[in-house]
Amino acid sequence: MLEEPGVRAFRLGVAGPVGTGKSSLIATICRALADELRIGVVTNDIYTDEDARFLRAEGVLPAERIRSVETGACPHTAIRDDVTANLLAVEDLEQDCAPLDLVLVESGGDNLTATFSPALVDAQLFVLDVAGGGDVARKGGPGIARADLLVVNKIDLAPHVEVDVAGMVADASGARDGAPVLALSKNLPETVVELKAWVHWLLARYRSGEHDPLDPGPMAPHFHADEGGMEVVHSHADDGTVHSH
Ligand SMILES: Nc1nc2c(ncn2[C@@H]2O[C@H](COP(=O)(O)OP(=O)(O)OP(=O)(O)O)[C@@H](O)[C@H]2O)c(=O)[nH]1
Repeated sequence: MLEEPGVRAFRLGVAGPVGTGKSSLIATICRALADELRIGVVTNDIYTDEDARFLRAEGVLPAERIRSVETGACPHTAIRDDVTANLLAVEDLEQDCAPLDLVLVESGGDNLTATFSPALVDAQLFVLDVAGGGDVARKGGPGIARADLLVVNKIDLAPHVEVDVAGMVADASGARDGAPVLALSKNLPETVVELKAWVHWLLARYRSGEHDPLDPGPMAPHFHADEGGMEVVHSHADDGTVHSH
């Protein structure tokens, strides 16, 4: 019963490179929707529970509704390859704080290749920021190309880093075959209103059974520095198996 779509909370993943504003975006969603939806959060950090402590300190939700997973490894490991720890954290949260409408899962900051498994989240947004450079959206990757929503964040900083927001959004739209792109700043209320409307739209689709979780696809082949001291390039298949090259 808990797993039936439309019955359990909608699970929304937030991924993107380090420092693009994932925790701040989650705090923004919680502030904007706290009076309308019952929200919980699970954060992922490699070595700490820093992001969970940030959100508790911000006071955006009751502390018991903010949980953390310490991944101990690359963030993509815990959000895509083996989602067990996150799934347990989400299910514990949903059970302890029932009923919840929305559970936000924050990935640890990774690179352009990390995406969530559809086994963990129902939808995902990928966060870039203008401070990372106006050309980042052209660099592609599964999150940029196929996340349910691509956020171009911190647009209030654009004049200071000489980035043309309209151009960056156009590049992003081009990389996504017209799938939605949102120019956002936590400091610009009109953009927060758009983010809030998108969350409501998606939640309504989920509850009416119209929403199909989409897999943005696996990350590109890569290696982990500590793999037996050797740079073994591998890719992660959809079934979780790892293929060495
Ligand atoms: N000017 C401006 N700064 C922002 C905005 N959103 C986030 N920031 C700042 O960007 C910095 C990083 O934000 P975080 O929310 O911690 O980013 P993160 O992606 O969660 O970081 P990691 O978890 O370390 O990957 C902080 O100093 C935020 O205050 C924004 O819309 N405008």
